[in-house]
Amino acid sequence: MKIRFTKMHGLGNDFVVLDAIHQSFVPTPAQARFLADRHFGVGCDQILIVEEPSQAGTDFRYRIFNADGGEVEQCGNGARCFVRFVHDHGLTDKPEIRVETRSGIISPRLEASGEVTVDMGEPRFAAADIPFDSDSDAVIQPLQVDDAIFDISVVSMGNPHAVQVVDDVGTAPVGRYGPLIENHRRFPRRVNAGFMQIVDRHAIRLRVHERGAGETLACGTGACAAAVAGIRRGLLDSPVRVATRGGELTIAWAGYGQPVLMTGPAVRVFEGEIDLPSQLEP
Ligand SMILES: N[C@@H](CCC[C@H](N)C(=O)O)C(=O)O
Repeated sequence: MKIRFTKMHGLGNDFVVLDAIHQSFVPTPAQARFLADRHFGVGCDQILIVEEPSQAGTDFRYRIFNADGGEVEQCGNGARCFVRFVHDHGLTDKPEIRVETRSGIISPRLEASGEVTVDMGEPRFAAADIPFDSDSDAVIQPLQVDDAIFDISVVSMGNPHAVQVVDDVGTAPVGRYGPLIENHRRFPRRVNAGFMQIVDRHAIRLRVHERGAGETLACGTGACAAAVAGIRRGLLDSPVRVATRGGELTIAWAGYGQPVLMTGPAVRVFEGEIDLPSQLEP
């Protein structure tokens, strides 16, 4: 089976994007892992699927698979690439679209500058919404990981995040503790683990160990979650410039009951076609 795809990235968080309107294909977990494989497949952090909408008042449906093959609720850098993709492929000429995701509707808008702003919806903080095993919804909560205790803030941007403040992201133990936090028993659906360094009240540096993908060069929902967590902790004011290893995003949040707005680039790398091996197990 031959699949047409577009390789894209948002700040180096890279994607294989598939038009499932003109080719009828949604990957099985094994096919998603194959496409994401950097040696045997195309290589990416996530696979993004463009589908017809199923709800009135929306333009498209957006599905996201992590490199490990699992389908997830939300992807911020992917949302910017999504709107670029549907424009580049003539699927719409509307600069602002309404897109269904597993976790609700988001609204990405192509700016005249070529950057994209996404209304990512309201963040949620209740432990049950993450989900996080805790009796408390406090802004800062202790999490014991091996011999260390981290002060984390949990945030749902549709997908789950645990954010901590570190002195220096360059030396933060992302590789050691990221996977342990991701798979911690108190996060029954696993979690994305963010490590943020406060630069000033409007700027942070951020690294994220992503659930199902490992550390990526940038994580859009991770940037939203970190900015919101920093504002709730009284350390940051909106808007917040988020420097990742792949480049910069701007995150704005006016406070409780308000949506998070994320602005940044979306880049098409190349178009391609790939044969999917028929023997892939489901
Ligand atoms: N890279 C993404 C997030 C992708 C999903 C995440 N790994 C999860 O499992 O929730 C982004 O830019 O937000």
